[in-house]
Amino acid sequence: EQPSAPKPIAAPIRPLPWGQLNFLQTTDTHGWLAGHLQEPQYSADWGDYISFAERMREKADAIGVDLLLVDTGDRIEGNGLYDASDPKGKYTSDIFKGQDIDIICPGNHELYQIASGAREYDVTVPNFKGKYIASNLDYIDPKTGEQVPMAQRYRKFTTKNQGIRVLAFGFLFDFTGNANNTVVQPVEETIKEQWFQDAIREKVDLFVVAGHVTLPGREYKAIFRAIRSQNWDTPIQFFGGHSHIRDFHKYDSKAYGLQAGRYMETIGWMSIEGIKKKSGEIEESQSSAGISFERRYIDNNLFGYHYHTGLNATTFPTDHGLNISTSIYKARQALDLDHNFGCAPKDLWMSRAPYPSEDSLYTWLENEVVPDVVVNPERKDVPTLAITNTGAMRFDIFKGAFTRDATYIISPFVSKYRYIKDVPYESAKRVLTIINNAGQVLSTPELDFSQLAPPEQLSIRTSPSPSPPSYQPNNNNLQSPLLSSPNHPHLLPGYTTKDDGGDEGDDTLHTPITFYRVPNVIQSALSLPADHDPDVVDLVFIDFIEPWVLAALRFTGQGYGASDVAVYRNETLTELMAKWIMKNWGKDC
Ligand SMILES: Nc1ccn([C@@H]2O[C@H](COP(=O)(O)O)[C@@H](O)[C@H]2O)c(=O)n1
Repeated sequence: EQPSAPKPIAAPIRPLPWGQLNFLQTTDTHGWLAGHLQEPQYSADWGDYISFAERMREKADAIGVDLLLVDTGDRIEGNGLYDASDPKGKYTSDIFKGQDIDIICPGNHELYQIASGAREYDVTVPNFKGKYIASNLDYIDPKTGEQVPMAQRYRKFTTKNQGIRVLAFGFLFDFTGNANNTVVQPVEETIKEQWFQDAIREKVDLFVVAGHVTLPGREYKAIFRAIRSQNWDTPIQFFGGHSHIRDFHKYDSKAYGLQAGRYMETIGWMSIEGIKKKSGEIEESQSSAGISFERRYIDNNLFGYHYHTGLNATTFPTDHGLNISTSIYKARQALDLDHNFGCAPKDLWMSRAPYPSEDSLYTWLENEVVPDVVVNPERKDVPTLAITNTGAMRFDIFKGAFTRDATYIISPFVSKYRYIKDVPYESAKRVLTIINNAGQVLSTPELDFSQLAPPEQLSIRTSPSPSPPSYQPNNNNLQSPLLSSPNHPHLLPGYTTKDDGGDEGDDTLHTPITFYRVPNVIQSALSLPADHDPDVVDLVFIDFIEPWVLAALRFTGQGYGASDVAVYRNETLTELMAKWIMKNWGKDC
């Protein structure tokens, strides 16, 4: 772990069920390779995870079973370790490749920017040669203009100890927001292609479908149906991502999916027992009756890693893992990620506090930050409605030092504010309501209104606590999240996952955390006359939501297009937020 990481706190813990074939999964790590430096339960870093995987592989070899590692994308954007360097990802690619991953695929974040799509093709795919799978993603080679597969379409291999024949795919959901140097083919089209049809006719003991796809999503339903149409009985293990939740999903009695949360909070554990090795004609009689699938969500901290390996602080770390932890430390130092911009006077929550409320991050953004720093000085007296999507904010702010790292953790995007001037107020004022409420009516696969909120809002199945959690006052100068609950002093608040396997998936027992829904977008009204409605306003919005704003305006009868949109501010939301914090929060925490 990193030297400044808080020490994990002992908590009641469930052991990992082992099977013939076992998996460790990461997803949506978003650059959090240093682990969580304010939350003890997620304080292990990527170097610790490397030690953990190496120790667990030793254990698997000792008992003659197999262990495979899977990563299902969104490795970038969301933490200073990735976002603060120039170029972005200068340090994280080498750190990430320290882990020996067997099946790895792209997420949508790898594709938002030209540079990150290129880095994927030029760096990550070669780093994981033979392991990186891109079943429905192509790259446009800038030198030739040629459209080529980002990586191999599938991978077929036999496991080391059990000799299980595996055929693995690597999919991305039907994403449409990618830059123009990549091409995402809809899953429903891809599965009609000959290579896929041939692959699902291969005689294997297990199909693994890794993907940056939500487990209950339509894409996985289509893949499940396609595989089952040729294999009535072959076990299928899905690994999902994108919605940032812990999830376990049953497709049928021999097909399950696991999703390992987000931000290096969770390492997913999956074990399968009872896989029958098929050989040609006797396949039917050796059907996989009696097969079982079990899962655990491992809290990413050293207390759990020691417990699950049966090792201790001396025997657990490997030299390789320790070297990677040192590389992370050096990169954080080089990027000055602990630089303090100001001290947050209290915790501000994305979904642990209701919106609007004084503890809501969105209320703070809407009422304090946007009116102060987003306004264009040349148009400061013009009546203005400024709209920001809630998904632009990615994490809570904890009371205490707000660092350079935190600016990227809160909002990593390079999005800037744009505007349309002289929009009739009667139309402009309806945009917020339309985007928040008419999404179901206006949504199309290309313009899905639910994409505007944070991914966790897509599908939440953890149980909300009956009353808001309480927390200890912060007495030091570090940002401090929830530390304990008065009703269960020995348990920390954290994940209490309910999934298709029941409520015993989390390895560590926690008290639940409240979860409140948030709208797709929030709005700040600026310089509106006190006594009457204006005729027209500047309609300001963050660039990511431009297509949705134009669609909402069309719904009100206003046919604006991209040519009506102009730059409003040159800084990113991240830079504007940091500026507000430097101005308004003292440095003495
Ligand atoms: N410029 C951007 C890009 C993305 N978002 C938000 O992030 C969501 C995607 O997050 P995942 O981690 O699930 O891929 C997207 O739906 C937007 O809400 C943004 O606000 N600005």
